[in-house]
Amino acid sequence: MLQQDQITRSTDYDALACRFSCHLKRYLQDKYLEAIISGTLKYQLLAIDSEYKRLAVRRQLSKQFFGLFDGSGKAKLTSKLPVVLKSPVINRGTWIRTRAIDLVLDKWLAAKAATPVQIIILGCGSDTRGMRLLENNSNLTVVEIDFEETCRIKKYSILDQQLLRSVVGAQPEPEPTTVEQFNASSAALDTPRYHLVPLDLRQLRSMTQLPAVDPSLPTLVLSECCVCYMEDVESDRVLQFLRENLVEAVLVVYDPIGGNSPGHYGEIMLKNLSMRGIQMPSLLKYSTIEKQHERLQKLGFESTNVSDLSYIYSHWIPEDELAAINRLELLDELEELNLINRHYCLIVSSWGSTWRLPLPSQI
Ligand SMILES: C[S@@+](CC[C@H](N)C(=O)[O-])C[C@H]1O[C@@H](n2cnc3c(N)ncnc32)[C@H](O)[C@@H]1O
Repeated sequence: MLQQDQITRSTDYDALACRFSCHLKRYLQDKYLEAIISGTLKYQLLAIDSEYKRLAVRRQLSKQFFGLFDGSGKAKLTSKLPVVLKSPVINRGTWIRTRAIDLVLDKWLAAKAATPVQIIILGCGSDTRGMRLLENNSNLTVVEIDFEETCRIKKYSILDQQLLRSVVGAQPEPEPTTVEQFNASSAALDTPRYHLVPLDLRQLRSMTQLPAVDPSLPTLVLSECCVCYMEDVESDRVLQFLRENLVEAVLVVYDPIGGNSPGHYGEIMLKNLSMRGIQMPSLLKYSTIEKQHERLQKLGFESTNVSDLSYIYSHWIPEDELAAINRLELLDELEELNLINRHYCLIVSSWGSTWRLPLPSQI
């Protein structure tokens, strides 16, 4: 795997650490999270073939998940160990991102409750949203896609824990014990309602690469911070491919946007990301909700809504829920939260059916 792709893959650990912090602070309830973290840490370390690299990764993961490692390198949550929590502003940002996506998915699923449906999650990483959705929607099939290495770690994390196995409907399998066995094993997992598909999305050219997907079923495609890591032509190709091949679908994309003010947020963000070797090619090109909207129109997504997360924060969340969130921890940096939220957007686009986003939108 290219080093650049390894770096892109590692962004999943940032997302996971943020969700973990939100979970511990009670912003989000996720009964699958500790199980997936435990497996992710265990198999991420098993996948590494040199002691030196393992130490480096262990150090990096320990920083994010401190308190989850015991002396043996296994991960488990013990109340005696300290855990690194994120700042209130990061927790609030992670919460609104998750809540906004959940709201759209819940509305769509409620409208489609009487019919079999599927959700395709692009760049699923270690996210457990697919599991929560499977638990609550018996008409749903979930297809998750990520790089092979990420899928392999997720697959064995699932197989390792009864809680995760049972929600996706998987049977236990013998576990690879050496790094060679582990890295040579299949990264795919297929059960009647859950499919984990190892695929570099930039290579997606034919529906035969997605045999688990039924193009005629009502489908929701979610990209939560995934397509932003691809070159524009590559992410455009992925989106257009899905637009052309799925008959009745909704696309939901959560992405950062760079903004257009001088010395703007996007430039600072790119500088911070580049210090870690992370590239985000579309950040400055599709830097506003208007540009994101225009991009999708050009790609053939006629019915598209785009809002920034600041708008969603103040227009989608009921007052009593916001009040409950405000009570979780003190947040002094309201200005900073607004600034951050204005630099993330949620795109919802539908085709092939009359379903439209039933929530207010900036565009
Ligand atoms: C920031 S993480 C987000 C993970 C998850 N969607 C979430 O929000 O928690 C980005 C994910 O996209 C995946 N990804 C990026 N480019 C990809 C590609 N070309 N093919 C498959 N997965 C990709 C990464 O491996 C990583 O798991």
